[in-house]
Amino acid sequence: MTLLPVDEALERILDGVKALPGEMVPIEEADGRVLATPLSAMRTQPPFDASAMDGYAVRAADVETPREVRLRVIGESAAGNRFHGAVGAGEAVRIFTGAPVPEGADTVLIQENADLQDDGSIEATSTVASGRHIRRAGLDFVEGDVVLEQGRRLGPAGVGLAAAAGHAMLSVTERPLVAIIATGDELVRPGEACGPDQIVASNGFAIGALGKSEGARILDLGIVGDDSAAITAAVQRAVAAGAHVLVTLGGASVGARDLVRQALLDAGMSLDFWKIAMRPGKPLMFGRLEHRNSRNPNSTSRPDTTGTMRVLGLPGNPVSSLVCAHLFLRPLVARLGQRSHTPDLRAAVLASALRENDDRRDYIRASVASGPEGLIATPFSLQDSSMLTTLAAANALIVREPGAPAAEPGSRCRVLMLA
Ligand SMILES: Nc1nc2c(c(=O)[nH]1)N[C@H]1C(S)=C(S)[C@@H](COP(=O)(O)OP(=O)(O)OC[C@H]3O[C@@H](n4cnc5c(N)ncnc54)[C@H](O)[C@@H]3O)O[C@H]1N2
Ligand code: MOO
Repeated sequence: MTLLPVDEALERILDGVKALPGEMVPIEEADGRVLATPLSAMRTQPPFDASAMDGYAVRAADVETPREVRLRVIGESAAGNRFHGAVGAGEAVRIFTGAPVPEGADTVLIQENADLQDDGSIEATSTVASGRHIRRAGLDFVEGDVVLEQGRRLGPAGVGLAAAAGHAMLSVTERPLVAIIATGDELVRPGEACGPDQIVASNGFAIGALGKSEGARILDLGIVGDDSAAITAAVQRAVAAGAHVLVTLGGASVGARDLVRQALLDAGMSLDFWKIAMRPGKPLMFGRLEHRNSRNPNSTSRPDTTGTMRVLGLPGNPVSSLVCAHLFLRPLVARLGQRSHTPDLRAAVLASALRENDDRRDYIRASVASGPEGLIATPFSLQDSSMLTTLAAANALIVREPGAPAAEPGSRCRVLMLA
């Protein structure tokens, strides 16, 4: 059987995905959100010529001969309380950082360069050029400037800038809702008593973390056993919640207990593909479930906006699961959130030999470091797809095309950096 190539699988997953609409959120909740529209400044910053230092607003011409003139201090300009008046020849105004520079003054003499006299006047101990220590009005931005582009994910600096630009509410894209169902009789939650044949379910946490880092909300539907009815019930909960994406974990392969695909088909999913040409992650499944067909009429959740829930059936093996999520879930969540995800692919040279590849594109856990002539990729010797220790130790995956010939140390390769 010819397996579907990875790039084609991604195209099919992203095909027809529409970005979710925007919603307004208060600035306090904007961290991590994606701007749905360009953000224009509602004000100018600074709104006036402002002093950048504590000192005296003076005329540069008055301090050309340090120590020879005394300037009369005629008032004070503080941040929030400007000096109402003008600085004339031979005059100075005490000024503080952030305060408006009074009319007539064209520079700021920092206080370290001013000797305060007993009579309250000052003597300059240094010259100062016209315009020094003054932040001109609009230095940062001017009212109407687009200060942040549409599609920008807000971090601390972006949130600060949006606030400075006067926005109390921001138009951001709705966060995609990703529902996650772990399947398998062997699974227990971390911290729960683990029977002799059981293991801890870890994939949901890893996939949830990845989804969140890409801006998704996560609906953790927990663990369901290898039981068709239970799987179907969990799928219906995802539908009722209006999830944009459903991720199932495990039960994707060919075993008699791999029931997930059939349960999804029974729930109305149209299967797009199952099994792709990659390692790890061959049993990846993708389909679509229309909300309107299966929506629970009693649901109080908000209506789904796309009409379609995309279903990603990830393999159970933890490394397969997370590598597939990197390759397919991240771009899907990004696209729903009005952004594009560009994989960080780089050129490197191999530190050790690799065998020839078969018909699946290989993603080999590796550590990548910079060397004298660029990046050096060291593949780990153990690549079993159950081993999370090696995935956690890897900062990159070496990408090998199907049919790639054996490679010697020093030969070129491509690496996908793991952020
Ligand atoms: N005869 C064949 N057997 C298998 C094939 C095949 O082509 N023919 N493919 C193998 C490949 S490749 C993979 S990958 C796995 C994937 O199988 P499933 O998706 O059905 O996964 P499970 O059998 O449910 O579990 C596999 C493994 O992962 C553990 N697991 C499952 N869920 C979790 C979880 N949430 N957290 C942590 N670990 C989990 C599970 O206990 C198993 O050990 O199939 C191969 N078999
Ligand atoms: O694809 Mo499986 O993910 O090789 O272990």
